[in-house]
Parts: sequence; structure tokens; C-alpha cells
Amino acid sequence: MSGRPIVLQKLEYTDQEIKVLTEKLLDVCSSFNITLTSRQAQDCLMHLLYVEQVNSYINLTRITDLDEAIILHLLDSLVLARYFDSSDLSYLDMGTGAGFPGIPLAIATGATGTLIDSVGKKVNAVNAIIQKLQLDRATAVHTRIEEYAIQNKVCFDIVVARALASMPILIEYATPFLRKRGRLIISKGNPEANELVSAQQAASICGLTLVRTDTFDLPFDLGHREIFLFERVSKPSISLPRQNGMARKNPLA
Ligand SMILES: C[S@@+](CC[C@H](N)C(=O)[O-])C[C@H]1O[C@@H](n2cnc3c(N)ncnc32)[C@H](O)[C@@H]1O
Repeated sequence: MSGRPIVLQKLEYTDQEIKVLTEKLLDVCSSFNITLTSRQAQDCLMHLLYVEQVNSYINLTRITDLDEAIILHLLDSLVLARYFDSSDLSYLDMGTGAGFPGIPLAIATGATGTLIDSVGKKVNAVNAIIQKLQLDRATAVHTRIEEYAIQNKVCFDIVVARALASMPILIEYATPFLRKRGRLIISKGNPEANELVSAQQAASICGLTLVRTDTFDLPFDLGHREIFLFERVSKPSISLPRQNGMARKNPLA
């Protein structure tokens, strides 16, 4: 562990308040055909409430309204569970921040999650929350994506990324981690005009192919989402990972 450990305090919510918020989450999930048990929904909610607690002294999220956070953090993460199959055993969440989408995915799927971030205090907070929820299928690791890729090649069935970088960069970051037929799931708010074109060019260099795109709107006018699913089909034509920072400084496309 790097930096000071995070000690979570007792939540300042009554059981009744937690029950009402959990019901809200279950309602929005069911309108998106996402099936969660009450226990899973409550665990997701507790994650959010601990993020809110830690956010008072470590900057984890700018979304502070709980009703909005249920949509913008929890629902927005949980929709990605539908791209997991029962044969997917492991996933990597690149740039997990406060644990989104990594923790909700550990709660909602049977897969084991590795959540990485380059900011140590965020990782400490996420690990404290994982421990509190007794989520033995998730671990957060303090590392840079490019460095983690050196030791963890071809290790994951799925790589997920939300709100991290443009698609060509995400494709380059994810490629070394993916086993053959492994998938990269990218969630985007509003992709830039030419982003898909350059993503397809980067994918071709990296040996990935686009297999599916979905678009939808979040409830209560909270935003538009585009989900891109890439599959690793062949070897990259360049050596990956490149040096730290190169993917951003000199994107493949
Ligand atoms: C905008 S936040 C998104 C967090 C989260 N995925 C979400 O959707 O709420 C991006 C996160 O990626 C992390 N990050 C950026 N570049 C990274 C890198 N090269 N390696 C690891 N983490 C990185 C940042 O520290 C930050 O926490």
C-alpha cells in the first residue's frame, strides 16, 4: 500500500434511508433490464455512500447529489455487466478512480476484477471500500496502466474503461492485457467526431476489431451513452506496451 490507509467511518444513514435508496437503484436497473438481488443493489449503494464519505476529504468524484450518482455512477457502471458472459473469469478496470465501473461489476458479475489507478490515495479508498463490503472478487492496484501491462500480458478476458481517454488510446492501453477473443468495453459520453474512425485504425494496428456498438440515454436527461465493444482477434503489428505516456503523446491514430 502507498500513502496513508483510509479508515471508513460508520455511515450516517438510517437503515430506512438506505432501503429507500436501494429501491431507487433497483427501479432504475429494472427499467434497463438489469437484474440485481436486493443484496447486490444494497452493496452497490453502500459503495456509493462510502465514496460520498471519503469524498469529503479526498477528491474522488464531482457528482455529489445521491440521486444523480445512482444513475451516473451505479447504473452507468452496471449496464456494462450485460457485455460479460458466464465464461468471463477476469476483468481489468483501467483508471478506476473511485471504483467505477470496477466495484459494481464485481458485485453484479461472477468475474474477478482488478481495478487499477495511478493515484495511490484513490486506490487506498477503493481497497478500504472493497474490504468493508467483503468483496473478495475485487482488488485495487496502485499502478500506471502502461507499467502494469509489462507484467500482466494476456491475463484478462475483459478490459473496461469509462471516462479515461480517447478510444485510440484506450485500445492501445488495453491490447496487451487481452487474451485472444478477449473484449474491450468502452463507455463514452459524447465521442469526438472522428474518434470512431481513428479507433478503427488503432484497432487494426493492435489486432482488435469492433464487434458491437450500442447507444442509449440515461434516465432523467442525465446524458447520452455510447458503448463500444472490441474483440482481440490477432497479434498487434507493433510492440506493446509502448513507453509511459507515449499512447497519449503520440496516439496510434
Ligand atoms: C476521469 S477518472 C475516471 C474514473 C472512473 N473510471 C469513472 O468512470 O468514474 C480517470 C482515472 O484514471 C486514472 N488514470 C489516468 N491515467 C492513468 C494511467 N496511465 N494509469 C492508471 N490510471 C490512470 C486517473 O487517476 C483517474 O482516477
